[in-house]
Order: sequence, then C-alpha cells, then structure tokens
Amino acid sequence: MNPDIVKERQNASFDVQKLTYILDGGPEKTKRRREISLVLNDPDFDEEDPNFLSRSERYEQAVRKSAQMILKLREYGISDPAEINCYKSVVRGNFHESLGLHYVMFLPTLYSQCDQEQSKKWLPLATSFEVLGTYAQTELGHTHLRGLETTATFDPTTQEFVLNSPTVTSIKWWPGAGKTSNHAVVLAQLYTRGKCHGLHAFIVQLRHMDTHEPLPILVGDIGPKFGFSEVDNGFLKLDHVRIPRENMLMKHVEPDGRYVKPASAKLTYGTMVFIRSLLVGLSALVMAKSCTIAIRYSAVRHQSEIRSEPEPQILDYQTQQYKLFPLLATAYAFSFVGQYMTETYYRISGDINQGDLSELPELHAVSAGLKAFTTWTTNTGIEVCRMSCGGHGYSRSSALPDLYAEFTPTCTYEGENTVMMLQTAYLVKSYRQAKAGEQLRGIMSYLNDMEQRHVRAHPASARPALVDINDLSDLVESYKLRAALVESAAKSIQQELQKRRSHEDAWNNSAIDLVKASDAHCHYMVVKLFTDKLSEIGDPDINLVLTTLAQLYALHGIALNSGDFLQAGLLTVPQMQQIPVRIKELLCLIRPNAVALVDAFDFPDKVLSSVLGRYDGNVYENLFEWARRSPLNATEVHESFHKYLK
Ligand SMILES: CC/C=C\C/C=C\C/C=C\C/C=C\C/C=C\C/C=C\CCCCC(=O)SCCNC(=O)CCNC(=O)[C@H](O)C(C)(C)COP(=O)(O)OP(=O)(O)OC[C@H]1O[C@@H](n2cnc3c(N)ncnc32)[C@H](O)[C@@H]1OP(=O)(O)O
Ligand SMILES: Cc1cc2nc3c(=O)[nH]c(=O)nc-3n(C[C@H](O)[C@H](O)[C@H](O)COP(=O)(O)OP(=O)(O)OC[C@H]3O[C@@H](n4cnc5c(N)ncnc54)[C@H](O)[C@@H]3O)c2cc1C
Repeated sequence: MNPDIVKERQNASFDVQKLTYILDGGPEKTKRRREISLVLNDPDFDEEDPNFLSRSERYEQAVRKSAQMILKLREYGISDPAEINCYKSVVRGNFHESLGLHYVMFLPTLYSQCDQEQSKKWLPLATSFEVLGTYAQTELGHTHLRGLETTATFDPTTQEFVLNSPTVTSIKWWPGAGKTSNHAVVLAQLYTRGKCHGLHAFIVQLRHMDTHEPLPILVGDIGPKFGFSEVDNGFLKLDHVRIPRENMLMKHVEPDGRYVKPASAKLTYGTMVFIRSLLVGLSALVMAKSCTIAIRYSAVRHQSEIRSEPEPQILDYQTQQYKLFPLLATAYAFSFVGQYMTETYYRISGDINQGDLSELPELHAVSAGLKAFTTWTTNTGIEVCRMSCGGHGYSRSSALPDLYAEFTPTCTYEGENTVMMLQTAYLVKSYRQAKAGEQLRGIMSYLNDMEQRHVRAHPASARPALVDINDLSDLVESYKLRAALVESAAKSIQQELQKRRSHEDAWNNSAIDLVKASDAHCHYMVVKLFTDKLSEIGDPDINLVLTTLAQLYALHGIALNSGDFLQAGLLTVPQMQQIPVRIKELLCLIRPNAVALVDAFDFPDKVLSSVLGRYDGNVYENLFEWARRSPLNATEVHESFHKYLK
C-alpha cells in the first residue's frame, strides 16, 4: 500500500463504511452489492483490456461477455431487476454491453406497451433471449418525433402493416445492436384509412431465428464512432416489409382499420422517459468514478514545490482542490438526485399504470431537464478530472479517456440536451398558471409565491441582503429565487408576441432564455435535494462532512453564475466577494477527508479499471506493467521496421 494513501485514510474524520451504507440505501444493500461484486473473481469474465483490441475483437469480447452474463445470472438465480442492474454495472466496468439496448429499451418497451396477449407471446421470447431486440427510432435525417418519415400503413385485406422507409433520410440510424439483434421495436408514422395518426411502435423481425441471416431487410453496423466500440449501432432500411396486425404495440387499429385513440399519445414515448431518468443516476456514477481516480492519484502524485521542502502531494495545491472538490461535491449531489429521480419515476409511472396520467407532463419535464443538467455537468467534469491528472490522465490506463468517450453521448442520445432543456415549456406554462392564481403542487410549487417576491432585475444596492452565505437554507432559498429566471423567459416570449411574431417564432427567439431558465430550475432542484438529504443523516461526523460538501456545491454554483444572482438582487457585491473566501475555507475543510470521501463510493479496482485510481495507490509500477502489455511490445522489433525502415 502506498504510504501517502494510508496516511490519507488515517486522517478521515468519519466512518467510511457508514457513508457507503447511506449511498447504497442501507447496510443490507451494501452487503448484497458486495456479494454480487464477487463475480469479478470469476475466471469466465477474465478478458483482455479492450484498449489493446481492434473494434471487431472488442465487439466479439463484448458479445461473449453478454452471453456469459446471461448464463451466470441464471446460475446464481439473480432475477430482481435492481440486482441484475448492479451485477451488470460491475461486469460492464467502464464500457457498454452489446446487448444493452435489449435490456434498457427493448424489454422495457415490451413491459410497458404490450397488451395481455402480446405480453404472453413476446415476454417469454425476449426474457429467454431467443428474441434479441433493439429500439429503432432515430433516422438518418431526423430525430424530432413528428419529423420521422418511416411509415406503417395498415392493409385490412391481409390484416398487416406495411413498413416502409421511403427515402434515404428515413433509414433508421443509430439503434444499438445492428448485428446482434434479430427483432426491433420500430417507431413509425401510422396510416390507416388514408389518415396519419402519428408515431406508434411496431415489433419487426429483422433476422432469421436460426441462421441470424437478415430477412429481406437492409440491416448492419454504422461504423466506428468516438466511443461505444462494444456496441454495433446500426442502420435499418425497410422496403414494404409486412408484419401482422398483432405486432403493433398497444394495438390501436381494429381489424376494419378503425383507429382507437390511446389515453395519451405520449405513452408511446415512455421508454425514453425511463432512460432519461436512469441517466441522472448514471451521471452520478460516472462523476464518482472520475473523482475517485483523480483524487486518489492526486494523493500519491508529488510534484514541484510549495515551500523548499520535499515535493508536496499535488492534492495540496489549492488549484488542484479547486478543480476536484466541487466535482466531488457534485458526485454526492447527483447521487442523491439520482435516488430522487428513480423514486419519482417509479411513483409516477405506477400512477400512470393505474390510469392516472396527471403527473406525466411533470415527469417528462423533470426527467428531460435533469438528464440534460446532470449529463452536461458530468461530461465537463470527467475532462477536468482527466486534465487534473496531467500526462498520465491522457493514457488510456487512467480510464478517464474511456469514461469520457463512453459517457459523452449521453448529452446527445435519448434527446439532445438543448432540445431536452427546451422542454421547459412546462415551466413557462406552470409560471403562467401560478401567475393566474392557480396553486401548483410538487416541485413547481415554488412558483406559487414568485409574484409576491417580485424577483426581477433590480440594482443590488436597492435590495436587502437576503442571503447568509454560511447558511445552507438561505442558499437554497436564493437558488429558488434565481429559478425565477423563468419569468424572464416568459417575458421574452410575451415581448416577441407583442411584436406580432407567431408563437413559434416567439418561442425560438426566446430559446436562450428558456434554456437558462431550465438550467436554473434544475440547479435549484439539485441544491434543494442535496440539502434535504442532510436532514436524514443522523451520524454527526458524516452530516458535518456532507454539509461542507453541500455548501461548497451551492457556493461554487453561485460563483459560476454570479451574474444571475447579482442581477436578481439576491446577493450584494460585498457578499459576492466573500464567496471565494468561503470556498477556500471549505476546500481546506474537505482536504483531510478527500480520499475517504471517494473511498465511500466503494468501487472495486476491477470496476474502476484505472491504474491511477487503484485503491492501494501503487501507480507507477502498475503503469509500467500496463505499458509492457501494449500489443506494440509483443515483439522486440516491430514488423514495420523490416517492411519500411530497414
Ligand atoms: C462511461 C459510461 C460508463 C458506464 C456506462 C455503462 C453502461 C450504461 C448502461 C446502462 C446504464 C443506464 C442507462 C444508460 C442507458 C443506455 C445507454 C445505451 C444506449 C443509448 C440508447 C440511446 C437510445 C436513443 O437515443 S432512442 C432515441 C431517443 N430520441 C429522442 O429522445 C428524441 C428526442 N425528441 C423528443 O423526445 C421529441 O421530439 C420532443 C420532446 C423534443 C418533442 O416532442 P414532439 O415531437 O411530440 O413535439 P411537441 O409537439 O413539441 O410535443 C408535444 C407535447 O408533448 C409533450 N411531450 C413530449 N415528449 C413527451 C414525453 N416523453 N412525455 C410526456 N409529454 C411529452 C411536449 O412537452 C408537448 O407538450 P405540450 O403540453 O403540448 O407543449
Ligand atoms: C451512441 C448513440 C447511441 C444511440 N442509440 C440510439 C438507439 O438505440 N435508438 C435510436 O433510435 N437512436 C439512437 N441514437 C440517436 C440519438 O437518439 C440522436 O442522435 C439524438 O436524439 C439527437 O438527435 P440528432 O442526432 O438528430 O441531433 P440533432 O437533433 O440534429 O441535433 C444537432 C443540433 O441541432 C440542435 N437542435 C435540434 N433541434 C433543435 C431545436 N428544436 N431547438 C434548438 N436546437 C435544436 C441541437 O441542439 C444540436 O446542437 C443514438 C445516438 C448515439 C450518439
């Protein structure tokens, strides 16, 4: 064990294990997670570091691993979805699995959109993996749902739908598992009796069940990408492909071609809402991994000098702390927001299943906004962590390049982030409702008293100082009032409308304000949820260290967005000048606990797959060991010497 890291652990002021329990949701859950993690010792999962493999080899290794996972899950009798998730996230490490889409989109779509008869047919096939599925929605030319071109036209004479990609732009593009899957949920515009009824989901067989040869359908892999090398993102061109009427999910078309309207057309979009909710938790996980790597490495890396003494640990540089500790605070904040998002998703989708759709718009708005907010922050954060590790962060051995490459598409897929932020229509609507005197419920209820507060652009000097920067509840309150930026967005739309612009143009001309409002709303939610969580934590040592992190998170956010807080008159200029001073004090308070705080995330070394983030801190000898395994070192003299240089 590296002596620096041993010393760091001795300095901790709290019980790491107890904090792990809080993150997991209780000691029993930690125990079970650790039991499941023992799968890492299974030699059947021994594999080559994907960084040393070609794309095709990586895909093959991933398929083998996916198949192994299925067999092992059966062997160990793991069937609880949360446990399956835990098991998979351990085995997957920092990469995706080739059957990922089957689990995260195909199966959930079947579960939520099959009627009884369809469930009876498709669920046994899909859960036994005879049917391997993908989710084919995006097209070469469009992702906007109303713009999708693939059609499904009902033919009452044969009781079939005819699926067609009439143009190049309508070819399905991106769905994972182009080579792996034999079925797809295809999203297509439904036509019956000559009328379009919008987007609906259909099950389409793509490949022969025994030979895996494509049916008369053009299907394949779209080629190498920035990351996602384990995944065969695919293309799919359908040329008048016929499927039985029964393959339409939720069966909206009667045998005579009559269309039966669903309770809400948006139920078809349910799987996207599910994944967006999951991505909030994934952001927390990846932020936590990145911080673990960068902070452990910073504790064992010595460089340069502060005084004329032996080289200090780089974690002692104030600038290093300023890069990493706000991200550490973010990892904790997002962990609690992830828990909230999961609970909210299951609560509201439970109601939806019972026929109560009243909270569907809120679930959509919250999941879209938090997905965008957390993935954007994490995306930037991973790169800060990588840079904070200097040159060694650039090596794939650090895992940080892989974390970035695998994570960054979360800002794009499942709804491009700006587009998701623009789903703030809901916020503006809520604001208008509140202004009209309606009492809002839930997370939007803070808008109820906005009118009384009159938070607008005021000269700071004209307003009383509302905020004690050392008081977390005051900080939450100021974030809440800043979220009144939605008022500016609503006003901008109003002004545009007064210029006789159409509603659509008024909307587009206010889009920057809308995205800002959405961002402020999400930021408020995160600060509030983090603070709320503290009241549940009884252990005084843990409460203290998490309170310090929550204060840092809140103050750092204010420092980054000082213009908003000043403009709204929520803080005065002298208070603003106090914030960097307080942030520096908080960095000093966090410093002795930094390693313990990342240890509490409890990532096994094999899951982190990072030489820099090793638990024992023995970085240098293992960097050397890793480099020696590079395929270029397989022979002492590379064949290119003989071919070209000699
Ligand atoms: C480093 C990594 C380490 C480890 C990771 C390892 C493994 C990860 C694996 C698992 C982890 C867990 C999670 C990750 C999961 C998977 C990752 C793997 C693969 C990636 C899969 C990606 C799949 C996809 O991308 S599928 C395609 C997704 N496509 C989109 O999201 C399209 C985006 N566009 C839209 O959603 C819509 O077009 C729109 C919302 C922008 C607009 O809607 P619409 O077209 O209908 O138009 P409008 O008229 O504007 O809207 C009408 C009204 O409807 C409301 N609305 C819209 N959507 C919804 C909804 N879903 N629910 C409710 N209401 C909705 C809208 O607000 C309008 O309302 P109004 O009142 O009328 O104004
Ligand atoms: C790794 C990966 C996996 C994927 N897996 C799947 C899958 O399994 N199944 C599937 O169906 N799809 C999948 N996708 C596709 C993904 O869902 C889309 O890429 C995503 O929805 C974004 O759409 P787009 O690529 O068309 O971007 P565009 O919408 O073209 O975005 C380009 C730019 O235009 C801007 N823009 C677009 N519309 C607006 C607007 N209304 N207002 C303001 N700005 C706008 C965006 O902000 C962005 O800056 C995957 C994508 C990736 C990268």
